[in-house]
Amino acid sequence: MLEVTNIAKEFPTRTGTTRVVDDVTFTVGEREFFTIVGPSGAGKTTVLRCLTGLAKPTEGTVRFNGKKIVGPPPEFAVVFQDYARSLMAWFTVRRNVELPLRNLGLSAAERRERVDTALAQVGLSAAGSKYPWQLSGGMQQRVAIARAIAYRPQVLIMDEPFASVDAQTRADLEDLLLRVRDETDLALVFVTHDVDEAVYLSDRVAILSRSPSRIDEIVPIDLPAQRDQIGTKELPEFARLRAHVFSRIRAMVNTEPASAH
Ligand SMILES: Nc1ncnc2c1ncn2[C@@H]1O[C@H](COP(=O)(O)OP(=O)(O)OP(=O)(O)O)[C@@H](O)[C@H]1O
Repeated sequence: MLEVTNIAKEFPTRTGTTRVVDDVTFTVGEREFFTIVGPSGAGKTTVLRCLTGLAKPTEGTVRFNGKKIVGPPPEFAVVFQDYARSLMAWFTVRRNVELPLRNLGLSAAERRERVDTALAQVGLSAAGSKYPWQLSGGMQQRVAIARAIAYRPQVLIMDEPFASVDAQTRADLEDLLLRVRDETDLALVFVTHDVDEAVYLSDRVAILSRSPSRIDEIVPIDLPAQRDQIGTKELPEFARLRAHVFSRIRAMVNTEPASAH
C-alpha cells in the first residue's frame, strides 16, 4: 500500500548540503503496524516527513496505492508527541475532533456521528464539552488520536506520540492504539525511541542506522496477534526480539566517530 523507494534527504548548510537520510526503502501493507527505531538523530522524523508529503525527498519516491506522494495525502492522518500544541486550547474536545472533518464535505449529522464514535473508541465520551487544558496529558493525547481516527484515514502516522506521558498512561495508550487498529482498517507507521514499545506494538520493526541513514534491518515481530502488557512481555520471544533490536542500536551508537556529537 505504501512504498518508500530509495529515499534520500539533504538539507542546505552554509557550506553546501548535509545528507541526513542516505537510502531508505521499505513497504507498509494494509493494516500493518510498522515501526521505525534508530539512534537519536538518525533521521526518523525526516523519513516520516517525506512519507507524509510534508518534506520532499532529495532522491527516491514515496507511493501510496501506486500514486506518487507530492503533498499530504487526504488518506493520511498524523499524530505528534506534542499534543499540547496540536490541540486548540480555546475549543472544546468535540470541536477539536470535529475540526479536520470540516474539509470533507460531510453533513453536520455525519460529523457528529464520527466525533461520537471516535470519542467512544478512545474512552472519552464523557469529556466532549471539556477544554484540552482541563485534561491530563494522556487524555489530551487520546483526543489527538480521536481527531485522527474520526477523519477515517487509511494510514495513521505517529511520531513519538507517547513520549511525554508516564509509564502507566503510556501502556494504556499503547493498548488503546492496538484496539483502535483492530476496530478499523488502519495501517500505522510509528516512530519511537522505546524498543519495548516498538516490539510490543508492531508487526515489523525497521532499524535505521545512524545518519546519513539506511535501513539496518527490518525485523518481523512474530508474536501472537493479541498482545498483552504482561503476558506478551513475559514471552521468551519478546525478550529475544527486544534484545536483538536493542543490541543493533547499541552497536551503531558505539561505532559513532569521535567527531560526531
Ligand atoms: N529542516 C532541517 N534543516 C537542516 N537540518 C535538519 C532539518 N530537519 C532535520 N535536520 C537534521 O537532520 C538530522 C535528523 O533529524 P531527525 O529529527 O529526522 O532525526 P530523528 O531520528 O527523528 O531524531 P531524534 O531521535 O532525536 O528524534 C538532525 O541532525 C537534524 O538536525
